[in-house]
Amino acid sequence: MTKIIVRGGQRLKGTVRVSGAKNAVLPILAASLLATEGDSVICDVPLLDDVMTIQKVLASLGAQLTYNNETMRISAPVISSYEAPYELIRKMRASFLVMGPLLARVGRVRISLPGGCAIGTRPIDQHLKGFEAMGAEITLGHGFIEASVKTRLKGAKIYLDVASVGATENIMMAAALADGTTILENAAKEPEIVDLANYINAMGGKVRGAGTGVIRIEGVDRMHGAGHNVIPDRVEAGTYMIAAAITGGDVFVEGAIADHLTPVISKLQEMGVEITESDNGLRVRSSSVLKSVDVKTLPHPGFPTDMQSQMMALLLVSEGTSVVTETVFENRFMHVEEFQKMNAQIKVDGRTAIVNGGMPLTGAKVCATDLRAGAALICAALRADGETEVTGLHHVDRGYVDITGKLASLGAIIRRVETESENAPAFPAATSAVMPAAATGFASLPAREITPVAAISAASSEGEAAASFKREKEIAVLTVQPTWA
Ligand SMILES: CC(=O)N[C@H]1[C@@H](OP(=O)(O)OP(=O)(O)OC[C@H]2O[C@@H](n3ccc(=O)[nH]c3=O)[C@H](O)[C@@H]2O)O[C@H](CO)[C@@H](O)[C@@H]1O
Ligand SMILES: C=C(OP(=O)(O)O)C(=O)O
Repeated sequence: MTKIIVRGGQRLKGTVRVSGAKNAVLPILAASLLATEGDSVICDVPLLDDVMTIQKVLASLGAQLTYNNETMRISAPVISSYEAPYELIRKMRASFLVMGPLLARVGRVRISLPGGCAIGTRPIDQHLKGFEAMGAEITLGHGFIEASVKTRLKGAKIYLDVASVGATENIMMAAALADGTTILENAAKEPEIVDLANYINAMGGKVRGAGTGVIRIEGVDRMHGAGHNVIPDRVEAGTYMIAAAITGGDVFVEGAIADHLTPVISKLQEMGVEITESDNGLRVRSSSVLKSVDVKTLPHPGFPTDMQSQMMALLLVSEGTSVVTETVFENRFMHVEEFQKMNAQIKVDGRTAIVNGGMPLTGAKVCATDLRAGAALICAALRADGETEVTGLHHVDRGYVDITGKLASLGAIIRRVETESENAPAFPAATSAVMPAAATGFASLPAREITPVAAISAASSEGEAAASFKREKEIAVLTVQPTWA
């Protein structure tokens, strides 16, 4: 079992660099399938489990990919399969984003219903409605979707019933190679949509209006590979802003873009956190007692649902009562029960949580119920009295690059520990090896940049083994065992 152990009470100080955005890079990598010629070179690609998963999905469809030093090079001159493997698609929501590019490129796709964080039912009806409007025939059965189009997708006027991020991205990618113009109304406006549109345009596509509620996509006949820098991760940035505020710290969040974080900045300022904007990031300082505020999640430019649990951690230590309303997903309060183990006073009623702030948090054994819940528990642990153990880290590894290392560099007392699984079923003995970091398959990275996720992924790609990893100075200790799933 892997856990993060945090001893609370340290004021965070220093600079933390934000990695490329998970929710931007995943659709961008899927969009690479649209190019029939030339390589795409995508920079600032974060080393995350979700990136490894989409890399495997794309490789299974025939794309060639190499990853080195946060740069992914991709070419897909030939698509050799239209079937996205079930075991990869079920791992995360964003893998469903290959549906649009496959329909546009080869006119056929077979894909399972997607996985992702368990935060609500998460239907895909708006994606399918868009593809049908463009002429795709779709059948559903046994958890799989099959779709095909006779000749080529046709541009259409599509109104989304909900401003879905994923549906906007999937439809935008499909429409990029369609015959004619698509007008997408009630489109999502998130910064990740704009980043995807910029990449599609660099590939020779014609997308206008991304970032507004109406996107116009003129289909083109062919697209080519292109270079692109992924935007910084606004949710990761926001998480470190909360970590700074909750510890009464002084942290420069390098790479954070203020325009992408307006609702988070504004709520933090209302609470009494000082935020100073500069060319390349945001300085976050907090020294006084914070005031409670009410928070309601909404699609962009409203307060992001992906910051709701981290914000709740901060509200726990502020004076007064706050009302948190989750309007985007119907079941995104699973972290409340975990916070309660840390002495938090929260009452949930449907989509509303009443947070009684100001009670001292105490260390406890807690479990990340989803990706952002994991980050929120770590934030709370930074402030709590005593030690907190956070498990369920497979969620956190989907979306945070080396969260332990980044927080430790700011002065947090935090470590990641790999132990034998408490409930591991019988399987052949694990093999353990101690080797120079370079021998783990990450020769191009200095040892300090090798993350557990990277090492595990390297080991896993060698015959689907499960692996755990410990870094000690320039030495990597890698434990590899056959998977039993
Ligand atoms: C990989 C990625 O980018 N994930 C983000 C993306 O998820 P994702 O793209 O899945 O989120 P959506 O914007 O699609 O979902 C928003 C709401 O629309 C509903 N809906 C969605 C699609 C559909 O066909 N029908 C439908 O009813 C969902 O159930 C949800 O209630 O946006 C969410 C909302 O900002 C973020 O929390 C996720 O981190
Ligand atoms: C909900 C999230 O991710 P996903 O949509 O991939 O489950 C998230 O990034 O917080």
